[in-house]
Amino acid sequence: MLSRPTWTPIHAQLHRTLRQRQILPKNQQLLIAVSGGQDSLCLIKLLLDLQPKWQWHLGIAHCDHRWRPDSEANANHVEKIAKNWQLPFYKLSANQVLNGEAAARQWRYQALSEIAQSHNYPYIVTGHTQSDRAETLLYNLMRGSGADGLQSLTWVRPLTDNLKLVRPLLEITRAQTAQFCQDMQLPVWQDSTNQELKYARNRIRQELIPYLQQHFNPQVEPALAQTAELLRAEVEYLENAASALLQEAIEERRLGAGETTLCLNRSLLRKAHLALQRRVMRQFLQQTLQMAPSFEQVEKITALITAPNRSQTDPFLKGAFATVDGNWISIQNPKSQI
Ligand SMILES: Nc1ncnc2c1ncn2[C@@H]1O[C@H](COP(=O)(O)OP(=O)(O)OP(=O)(O)O)[C@@H](O)[C@H]1O
Repeated sequence: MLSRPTWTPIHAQLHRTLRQRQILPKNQQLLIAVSGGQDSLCLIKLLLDLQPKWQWHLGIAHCDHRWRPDSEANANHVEKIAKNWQLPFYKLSANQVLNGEAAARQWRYQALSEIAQSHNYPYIVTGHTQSDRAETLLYNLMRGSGADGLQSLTWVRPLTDNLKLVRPLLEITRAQTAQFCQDMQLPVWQDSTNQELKYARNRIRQELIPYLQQHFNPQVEPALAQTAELLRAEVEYLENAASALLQEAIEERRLGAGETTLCLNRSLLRKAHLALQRRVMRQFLQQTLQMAPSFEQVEKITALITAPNRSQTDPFLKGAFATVDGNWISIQNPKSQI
């Protein structure tokens, strides 16, 4: 199974991407998240082949969710691959049953971060492809996401101050990783849940994308990935602008008997565009109440920017609500969490 040294157009493409984007610097310790499927096997092979040029130190991590009868065999398969390629191997197994895809994903990122931090890997690398990016965009679009959700699968996502999640295959399609694995004779583990159409993501992959390719645009995957890429820069720009405006508009004010609270300056916010007002309000709620507000909650607090004096929102969390006092919006919090 040990690789023949080859240089294919995919090697060249990845090398070019890494040079342009500088997302996986030279000499670094990279922890590759490997499920055993075609994308992550393609990823290991490519990084191993590029390693002499980049001098990375590679390791492999596998998370056993224990929600499929064959999950232990899957983990053993990945361990064997790591051994054959003489790479350090780390495994974590879930110690409780994980309910559904979202819980499994959350546990997986937690587990990968633990492995990375305890073995000094500043980078976790995953095999997400352009196809995943297109599917994520469609999935979030149908759930009513704004630009933030549509651009969500990005090249780099900071997990902590000194740990980054990097997705270097975002310009390579799943069809390409499949062909690559076949050409290189890589031992792909067939995930028994991939065929299950009950999972929304699988239905997007197996039904919706092929339909769009056949009836609308054969290049729908790169087209959607391009939309995600455009939105990524726009979201970054807007988030930075909103954060600067929040800093300007926020003030600590005395509420009477010695107590102070964080308030927002309405006349300043009134001059901003609705797009920024919404983002400022979302950031404000995230910071003051440590919550991920819904669309409705953001709409309600945004309406306070122009609402009559003494207006207030419905409660957000544990009785906390936002209210207008003259030129100021503040959070009234009976449990004083802020
Ligand atoms: N069990 C696992 N152990 C280690 N890494 C994994 C595992 N499952 C997936 N990964 C990593 O995550 C990448 C994406 O996998 P997949 O598309 O199956 O997950 P997902 O749940 O859709 O992920 P996300 O929500 O992050 O998009 C894989 O290419 C691989 O790098």
